[in-house]
Amino acid sequence: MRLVIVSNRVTVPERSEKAAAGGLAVALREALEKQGGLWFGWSGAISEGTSHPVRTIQRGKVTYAVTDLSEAERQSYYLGFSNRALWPLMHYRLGLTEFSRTDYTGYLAVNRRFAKALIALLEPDDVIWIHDYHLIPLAAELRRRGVTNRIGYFHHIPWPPSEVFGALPFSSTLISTIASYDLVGMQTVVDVRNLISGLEAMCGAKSDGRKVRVGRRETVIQAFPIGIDVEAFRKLAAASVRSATTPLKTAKESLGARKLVVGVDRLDYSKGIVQRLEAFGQFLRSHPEHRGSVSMLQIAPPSRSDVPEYAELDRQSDETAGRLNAALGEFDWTPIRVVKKAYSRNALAGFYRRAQVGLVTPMRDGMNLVAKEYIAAQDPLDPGVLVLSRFAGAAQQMGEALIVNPYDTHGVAEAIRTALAMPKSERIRRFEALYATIDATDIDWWTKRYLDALSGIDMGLPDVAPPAKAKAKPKAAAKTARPGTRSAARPRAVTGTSKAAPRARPVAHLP
Ligand SMILES: O=P(O)(O)OC[C@H]1O[C@H](O[C@H]2O[C@H](CO)[C@@H](O)[C@H](O)[C@H]2O)[C@H](O)[C@@H](O)[C@@H]1O
Ligand SMILES: O=c1ccn([C@@H]2O[C@H](COP(=O)(O)OP(=O)(O)O)[C@@H](O)[C@H]2O)c(=O)[nH]1
Repeated sequence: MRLVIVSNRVTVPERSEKAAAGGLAVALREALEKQGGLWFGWSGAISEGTSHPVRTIQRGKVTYAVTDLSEAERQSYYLGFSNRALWPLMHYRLGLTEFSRTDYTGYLAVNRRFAKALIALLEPDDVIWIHDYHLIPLAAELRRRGVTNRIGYFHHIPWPPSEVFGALPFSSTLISTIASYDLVGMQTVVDVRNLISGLEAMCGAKSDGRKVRVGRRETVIQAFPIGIDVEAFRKLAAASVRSATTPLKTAKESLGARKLVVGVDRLDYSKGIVQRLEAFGQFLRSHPEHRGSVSMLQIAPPSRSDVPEYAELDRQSDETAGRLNAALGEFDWTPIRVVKKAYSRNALAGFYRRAQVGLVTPMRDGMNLVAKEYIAAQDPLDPGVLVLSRFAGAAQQMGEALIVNPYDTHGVAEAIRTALAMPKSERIRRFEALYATIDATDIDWWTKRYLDALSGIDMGLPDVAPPAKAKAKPKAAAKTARPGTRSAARPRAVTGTSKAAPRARPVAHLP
C-alpha cells in the first residue's frame, strides 16, 4: 500500500534537510517515508499560461508532485474562497465572510484540476489522505472520475454549527462532498458534532454519531486531535538554555530579571492578537505593581497579507501596541514588543522556555500547536504557566491550563496576574499533567491513529455504481473483513478516465 498525501501547499525539503526539526510537515513526510509515498499539491509558486505541468521531485522513498497556480487561481481559490469565505466562516466570523461567485468557481476549478492531475499519478492500492479546507471537494472530483481508492480527509480548522455554515451560498452542495470520503478527521468532538448535524440538516444524512450515511455512501467522522513532536521540542528548548548564540541569549540580556509573557501566532484575526494586547494593557492598569517588572513579547509573522482583513489587522496591532506602550511605558521599559517576522523553531523553543507565561488566546482555533509547544519547552523543575483560550481546540485536551474567554479582557488580565503569582508546586502539578497529555497524544500518535483508522475502515459501497462485474465485491468484503483489517476483496481503484468509469455527475456547481 502506498500513501498519497494531498495538501494545498507542498514544501519540498532540501536534500540535506534532516527530519529532526519536527512539525506537521515532517511527521507527514516520515509517515510517507516508512512505506514510500507521494505528496501532491501547490508548489507555492505562481506561473502564467494555461497549462501548469506537474513537476515530480524524488527525495528518498518520497515523490513530491507539485503544480504552480496562475495568479487568477491564487486570487480566487486561495485568497478568495479559501481565505475570505471559508476561513472566517469556519472560525465563526460571519461578519468577515466575503462570498464571491467568481472565487467559488475558481475554487472548484482548482479542485477539478488537482483531481485530474492526481489521477494520472495514482496506483490501484494507494490510500489517499487529503488535508484542509482548500480541498474539501477533491474526493468528490476524484470519485466522479471513477477513483475507488480509500480516501481520507483531515480538517485542520474548526467546523461551525449549521446555522453559521448555512450562511455560505452553496453550503449544502459543498458539505455534501464530504460524503465522498471514507474517513473524515476533525480536531475536536465539537467539530465532529457540528459537521454531522450539518450533514443531517442539509443533506438528509443518517448517522449513529460516528458513521454517516448519505445516499449510498458511508463516511466515518471522528476526532483526531493533532499533536506535536514533544520530544524534539523538549530537546530544542533544553539545548537553547546552553547555547551561547540563540536569540534567547539576546532576549535574556535585554530583559534582565524581568518576567516575560509570550505570544506566538501568525498575524491572523482568529488568533485574538489585538484583544490579547489589550488584556496585557488591562493587567498593567489593574496591577500597577507589575509595571517595569514584566514585558510581553508577541511574535506575529505576517500571513495572507494580500487579504484586506489581514492588512487591517496588521495596522490595528501596530496601533494598539503603540498606544499601550505610549500610555504605560517608561524610558527604560517597553511593556509590549510586537515582532512581525517568523522565527525558527529553535528560537521559539528558547523564547517559550524563558517565558513565565504562555499567552494563547485565539478567538477560535482548530487546535493551536503553540499551546503544546509552550508546554513541551518548559523546565520541569520551574515551569511557566499556560493561559489558554477555551475556544482553541487544544483546550479540550489541556484543561490544566488557566482557561480563559478571550472576549473577556478583564478575565484574561486576571489570568495573567494569577499565572505570574502561581506557587511553584502548583505550576509543577499543572505542567506535569499537561506534559503527560501532549506526550501521550504526540504527532506520531496522531498520524498512526488516523492512518490505522483509514486503512481499517470497511469500504462499503462506492458512491458511484461500479461496472456490473465488480458489484458483488464490496458485499463479500463487508462479510469477510475483520475489524481493524483491510479486506482483501475491497474494490480495486479505477484510475484515469477509463472507459469503465461512470458518467461524470456535477459535484458542486453554480446554477
Ligand atoms: O498556509 P497558510 O495560508 O500560510 O496558513 C498556515 C496554516 O494555517 C492553518 O493551520 C491549522 O492547522 C493547525 C495544525 O492542525 C492547527 O493547529 C491550527 O489551529 C489551524 O489553524 C491551516 O489549516 C493550514 O492549512 C495552513 O497551512
Ligand atoms: O515565527 C514563527 C511563528 C510560528 N511558527 C510555527 O507555526 C505553527 C503555528 O501552528 P498553530 O497550530 O499554532 O497555528 P496555525 O498557524 O497553523 O493556524 C507552530 O508550529 C509554530 O511553532 C514558527 O515556526 N515560527
